[in-house]
Amino acid sequence: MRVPFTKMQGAGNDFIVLDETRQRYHLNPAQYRWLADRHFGVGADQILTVRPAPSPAVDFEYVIHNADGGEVENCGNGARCFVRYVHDAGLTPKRCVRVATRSGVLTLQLQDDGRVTVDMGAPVFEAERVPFEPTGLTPQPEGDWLRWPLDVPGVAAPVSVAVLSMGNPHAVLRVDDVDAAPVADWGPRIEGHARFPRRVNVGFMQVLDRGHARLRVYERGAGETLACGTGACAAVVAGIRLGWLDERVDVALRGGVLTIEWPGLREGLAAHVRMTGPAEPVFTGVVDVPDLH
Ligand SMILES: N[C@@H](CCC[C@H](N)C(=O)O)C(=O)O
Repeated sequence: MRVPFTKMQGAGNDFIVLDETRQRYHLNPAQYRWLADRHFGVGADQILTVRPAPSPAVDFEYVIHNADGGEVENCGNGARCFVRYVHDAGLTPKRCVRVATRSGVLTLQLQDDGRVTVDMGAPVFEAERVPFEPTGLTPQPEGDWLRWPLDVPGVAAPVSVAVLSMGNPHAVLRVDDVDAAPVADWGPRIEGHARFPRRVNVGFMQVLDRGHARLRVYERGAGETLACGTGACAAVVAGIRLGWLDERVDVALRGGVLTIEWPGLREGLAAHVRMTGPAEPVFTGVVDVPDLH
């Protein structure tokens, strides 16, 4: 099947964008995996699909598949690329669009300088909604919140994690030096840890000062990426609640900088997280997707 696509990237997190507003391709997980494969397909961390609005309250549906072919609830860098795509492709004249995702509605605002600000909604802290299974663990109080001591198979001492959802699940670890962090080793061990029934994205954050952090993320279903938007939001929200960060933070990821804002300690924990960062087209093409099962 011949499928037109646009390759995009947001802070180095790269995407294949498919337009299904007029025609559905009905790709299966094996075909999404093939598209994302960097050797046999096009190559991407995630595949983003634009579909018609499921209700008059939104402009489009925004569907996300990880490189492993699984559909997921949310993708922050993808959301910025999504609004840039629908605007540049002439699918809407609007610079502010509302999209339905599997985890709720996001509002995306294209700025005059080409960057995009996303209202990422409210973080979720209830363990069962992340989902995370803390039974039998003793929480470690810190700031106005807590971390959990996680026994990770193959790691000598318990690893202290903050656990929350940005529509998708995140575990955040604080490290002294993000360059030396054991991302490739601990990342997959924590991603598939039994206490996370839907697996988890794993962030390794180095706090530089109260307004600056460095972050690497081992993403569920994609491995380490150059940036993770929901991961940056989760890390900053965790850092604010744990008393390490102020409410506006520049997060340096390997592929670029994202600005994250969360007034949750002033306005209440249901305050929305705002993320601002780049969204760039790379190239367009047409690919013959094989018939895989
Ligand atoms: N790259 C994304 C997150 C994509 C989904 C994630 N891997 C998951 O499985 O939840 C971002 O920028 O947020």
